[in-house]
Order: sequence, then structure tokens, then C-alpha cells
Amino acid sequence: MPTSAAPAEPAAADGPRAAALRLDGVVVEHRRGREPPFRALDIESLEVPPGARVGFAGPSGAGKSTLLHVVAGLAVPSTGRVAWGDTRLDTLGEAAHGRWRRATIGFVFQDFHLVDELTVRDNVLMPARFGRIADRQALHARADALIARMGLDDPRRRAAKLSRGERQRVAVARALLLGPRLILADEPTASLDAEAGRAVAGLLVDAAREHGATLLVVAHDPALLERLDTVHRLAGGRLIAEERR
Ligand SMILES: Nc1ncnc2c1ncn2[C@@H]1O[C@H](COP(=O)(O)OP(=O)(O)OP(=O)(O)O)[C@@H](O)[C@H]1O
Repeated sequence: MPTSAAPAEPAAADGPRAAALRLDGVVVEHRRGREPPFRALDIESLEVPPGARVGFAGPSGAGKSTLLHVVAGLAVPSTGRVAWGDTRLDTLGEAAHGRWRRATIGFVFQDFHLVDELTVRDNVLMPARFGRIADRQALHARADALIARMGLDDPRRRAAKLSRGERQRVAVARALLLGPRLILADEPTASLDAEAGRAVAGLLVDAAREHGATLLVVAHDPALLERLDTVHRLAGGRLIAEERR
């Protein structure tokens, strides 16, 4: 079972590593068949301070995943501004956005995006495929430590052999590998039982705190939502309510 022992706090001198995230007038449109386009996302204004831990809740189809995808550059708004600190993400272009994403984001996808043919360890190491790795041994040790903290017993198992809950935990470990400044997690505890869900929720929040990272989480799980600073409710692509903790 994963444990959620509190990790060391970051050195104060490091300061926050995250930047403020701002969305203004962001609209994402989709089309169903021959029907006119509809607004899957319609965000008038959203500001997330650096290092905040923010949840998005709401019914199926409310636009929660689309919001995370816009921030990650995986969905393109038809209008609006998306900014991370001084960087305008909506005007970056695909290649530059890809570089920014790899340097900044750890993403836990709703459907995990694991490579079945690879082992647990190699899946967790995937974010390190790009860029130069100074200390490969330290990186492997970090991958194995994350795998152990997720309660996964054997880093050499092939992903194809894993249960849904185990796949979810591999996806969380992979997102945390490089100590991202922005962690995006889409229903990261949905496939876990209550105990494992609490442990993974604790790990995500601890990892964000440890690295001064901003954490954006889509969740229905109350045990996860209650650990966050703010929870936004979405409906029909819009932000309709905000609860501060
Ligand atoms: N590529 C697409 N093409 C057409 N419609 C899409 C596409 N992606 C999302 N949608 C639609 O946009 C709306 C918002 O989808 P989104 O996945 O963001 O909702 P969600 O709140 O995350 O839902 P869930 O909780 O079920 O994951 C839904 O009506 C969905 O069917």
C-alpha cells in the first residue's frame, strides 16, 4: 500500500518554482456531427496563484478535462489568452509549446497513457526520454523510490499485466518524476480503493508542496478535493462556483 509520509520541505531559499496561471476569455468549441459547434469550455477569467492546489469538479461533460488540456496545449482555444507567468501559451506554436510542456508539466491522464510493452520503471522514466540527463543513476533511483511510494512492488513488471488501479499509480509516479512546476491530474484516484486513493492524494499534494509546484486536479473524490486550497465547480464549460478551504 502506498504511504504518504511527509517529504522534506523545499529549502526556503529556492522560493516558489511555479508561476501564476491565467486564463482570460478562453473558448474551446467542438462539433457533434452536423450540429452547430458548441462551447465545451468557456472561461471568462481564472487566475491560479503560484503553488496553489486547485480542484475542478462538476458533472460529466462539464469541460473539466478540456480545461486541463488547454493548459497543457493539447486542446486549442478558438479565442482567449492563456498565460503562465510572462509566457503566453496560446501564441507559442506547437513546437515551442511542446518544449514548455516537457520542461514544466507532469500530467496524469484520465486514461493513463502507459505503454503496455514497457515495464513499470520504463513507463515512469518516459518523461526523461527528451533532454540530457546528467545523472542517470540518480534518476533511476528516483523512479524506483516513486514506484515504491506508490505501493507498486516490482518495477520490472510489464504495464500490460497491471490492474487499472496499478496503472493509475504508475501514471502518477511518471508525472512526478522530474519534479514538475505544474502538476495536472485528471481523476488521479478514480480507479483506486479508498485507502489507496487517500495515499495517492496525499502524495500528489505533498509532491506539489515539496517542489513549490502548482497542482490542478480534476476530481469527484471528496478525499482528494478536501486537501486542496480551492475547488471550482464547472457546468456547461463554465466556472459556476468557487469554494475556498
Ligand atoms: N474531441 C472532441 N470532439 C467533440 N466533442 C468533444 C471532444 N472532446 C470533448 N468533447 C465534448 O466536450 C464536452 C466537455 O468534455 P470534457 O471531457 O472536457 O468533460 P469532463 O467534464 O472532463 O467530463 P468527464 O467527467 O466525463 O471526463 C463534452 O460534451 C465532450 O463530449
